[in-house]
Amino acid sequence: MLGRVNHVAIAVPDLAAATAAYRDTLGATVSAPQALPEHGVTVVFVELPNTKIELLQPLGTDSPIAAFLEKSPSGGMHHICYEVGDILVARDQLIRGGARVLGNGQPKIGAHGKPVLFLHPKDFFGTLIELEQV
Ligand SMILES: CC[C@H](C(=O)O)C(=O)SCCNC(=O)CCNC(=O)[C@H](O)C(C)(C)COP(=O)(O)OP(=O)(O)OC[C@H]1O[C@@H](n2cnc3c(N)ncnc32)[C@H](O)[C@@H]1OP(=O)(O)O
Ligand SMILES: [Co+2]
Repeated sequence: MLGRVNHVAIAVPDLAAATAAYRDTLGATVSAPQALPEHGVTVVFVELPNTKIELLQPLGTDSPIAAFLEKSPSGGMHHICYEVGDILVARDQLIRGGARVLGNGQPKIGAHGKPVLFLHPKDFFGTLIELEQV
């Protein structure tokens, strides 16, 4: 089922400061900010040779990462995104296996313009998993 790691996400309180740290201190290439109101976040991607780092900050009043940042005000590792071939086949297989798919179970379009789903962190050892169809 699982393909490459598409990205590892870090929730941050200040996206501009995090962008500057990765760009200026770590010397990385960082994309322009993308506001994703339907997901309640603004994101940038740090380009790496073998994967990406997604830096994300809350957008709007009902962000799904607000509670996370309340618990970890300086930020922290938020989720890992694995690539899958057919996200509906993956979803149905996971549900049959007892995993909880977050939201209404229907994929939404993510930052890369591809369908994504999220799996509950409590089902995967305290790690929020995102699946992205490629
Ligand atoms: C799709 C666009 C973009 C992309 O890559 O293209 C993105 O990745 S957007 C990313 C932002 N969107 C999401 O994260 C959507 C899925 N997330 C959620 O639905 C919520 O964040 C949820 C349900 C995982 C947690 O929501 P909330 O924190 O409000 O609920 P609880 O406080 O009840 O948390 C339950 C339980 O889970 C623990 N938790 C929460 N977040 C995480 C996390 N990121 N990693 C690990 N564990 C997490 C939380 O501490 C609670 O644990 P407990 O022991 O019960 O206190
Ligand atoms: Co993501």
